[in-house]
Amino acid sequence: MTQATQATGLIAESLRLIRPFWPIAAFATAMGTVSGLATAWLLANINQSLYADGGITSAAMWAFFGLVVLTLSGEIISDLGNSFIGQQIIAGLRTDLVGKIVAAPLEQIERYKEHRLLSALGQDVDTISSFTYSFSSYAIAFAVCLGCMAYLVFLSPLLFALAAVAIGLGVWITRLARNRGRVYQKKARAEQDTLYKFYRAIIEGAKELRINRQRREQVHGRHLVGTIERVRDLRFSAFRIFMSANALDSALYFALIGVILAWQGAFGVERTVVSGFILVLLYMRGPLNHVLGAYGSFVNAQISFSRIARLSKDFANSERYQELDLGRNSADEKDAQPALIEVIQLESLTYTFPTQQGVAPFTLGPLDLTIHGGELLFIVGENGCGKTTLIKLILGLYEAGSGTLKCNGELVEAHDRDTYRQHFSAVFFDYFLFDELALPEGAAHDRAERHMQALEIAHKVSIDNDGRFSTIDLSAGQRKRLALVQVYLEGRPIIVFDEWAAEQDPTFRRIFYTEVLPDLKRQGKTLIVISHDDRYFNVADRVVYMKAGKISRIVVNEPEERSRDAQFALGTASAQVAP
Ligand SMILES: Nc1ncnc2c1ncn2[C@@H]1O[C@H](COP(=O)(O)OP(=O)(O)OP(=O)(O)O)[C@@H](O)[C@H]1O
Repeated sequence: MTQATQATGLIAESLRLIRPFWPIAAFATAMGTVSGLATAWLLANINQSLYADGGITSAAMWAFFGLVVLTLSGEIISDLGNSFIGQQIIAGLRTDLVGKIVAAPLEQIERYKEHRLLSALGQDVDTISSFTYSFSSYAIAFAVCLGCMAYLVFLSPLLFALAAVAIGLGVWITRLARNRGRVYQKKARAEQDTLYKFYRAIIEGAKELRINRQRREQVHGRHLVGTIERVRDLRFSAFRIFMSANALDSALYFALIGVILAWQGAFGVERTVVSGFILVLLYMRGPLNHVLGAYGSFVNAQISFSRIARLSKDFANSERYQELDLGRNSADEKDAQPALIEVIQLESLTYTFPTQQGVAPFTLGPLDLTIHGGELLFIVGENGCGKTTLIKLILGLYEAGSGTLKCNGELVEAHDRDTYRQHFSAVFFDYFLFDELALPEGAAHDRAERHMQALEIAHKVSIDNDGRFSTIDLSAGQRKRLALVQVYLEGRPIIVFDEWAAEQDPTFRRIFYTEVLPDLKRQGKTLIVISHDDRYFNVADRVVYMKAGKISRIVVNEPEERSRDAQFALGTASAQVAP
């Protein structure tokens, strides 16, 4: 994006954000302008009264009070309006952005990394919002400057011509400073992302940092403090440039006042005109600085805007998320309900991760696999062979590079992928445990209690009437058991477990393979289980062996062997390779 496109985009975006509140924005701006102009008029009134023969008249006195009331009330109304709009804009931007994140393809979320998203949600939203809701104050300051300038022309066109040269020079200096300062601001904003990354590291890596002094020194001393110092230096460099420009502007301003004072005789204007002129010039300095200072926040807002625009582009998704669609209808609601799944077919499916730092990316497939409704399928293989990537493709979380995914013989396409996903419950290895249940309407929370007792966590956690867990501060194995409770209650037809049993004790591991899985299968569920527990592979109907991103073989277990083995939970079934 070029600078000019960014600038136009930022202004268009700011206007878009303000548009819903335009009556309030217009009223606040009008009141602010009235207040500013009333102040300028007040100054003229004071100046005239000071030099009036016979002292201040009662009319001038009334005008004075009237203008004071107008100035103050205009200012209060304008401030209230602007801060109301400001909060609305922040809320609007945040809502927009979280909507995009919720609907973004999983690949993009994984690629962007948490720290960059958090800094966009915090820093960039605040920067754009503060620029946008300052719009009105810039407009007010600009109007006040125009009003003051009109009064200056009225007082003395000659002196005004002189002032115009000084002000013009000031604007030019500020523009130069903006372009130079922008480079530092941009670098500082990029460093800010790194800062968030290390903030995360010191919170999530708290244990590791406490037991390893070298790592602590590396993360805290070198990376974190180093980044903090770089942000400080870059921001200060930008600030120095803006401040130098500001100081030059002020110097020009005072030089102008000095010239007028020193050569007032030579300009042939009366003393009352000179004092009025200087009074207004001094008053105008505040609004003028505000208008010129808008450049600084404009630069920052431009940087943040281009980052959010890039994020929005990368997060664009052709999938349809019903609850984010404003125009949804009940027919849409219906097709989100889990239906009977007879077969899922993967045909010549491939997926390739993006290249990272010149290293050849991992490619899954091409692979063919048919999953039948009601079967218990194990996916096994060495670390990094692609098991989790495969289930993300089966779940429709990743979009395949080539090949097709079919459900009940029908192609799963982008627009119905979200509906397709609603047929699944999944507990990933890095499962995120929410602190409340999210169940379809009518699902009974009281059943949760029964499941929690069976899974031996009822003595640790309870669920209130709103489905909220009393705590999720549990051991890794207990948290996975709570995840299983959610799976039971969701009642979806296909369940995916990614190494669920890895954190369980031997007793529970046995219970999972020999009781939980067969029980779910008896209920007609289709089960896809990633496992490294080879002593339980015989529990499956079929075992899919993977190697380096491909299916190396599929083993079918005999039903009678399975039931015998499930009963004793031991031994290796005689297996046969699928045709
Ligand atoms: N977000 C990612 N970006 C780039 N490459 C990735 C990403 N996630 C995984 N990979 C690569 O994909 C390969 C397969 O990863 P995957 O998580 O599917 O393996 P897995 O078989 O589930 O491993 P494990 O048994 O260790 O859980 C890995 O070798 C890894 O290099």
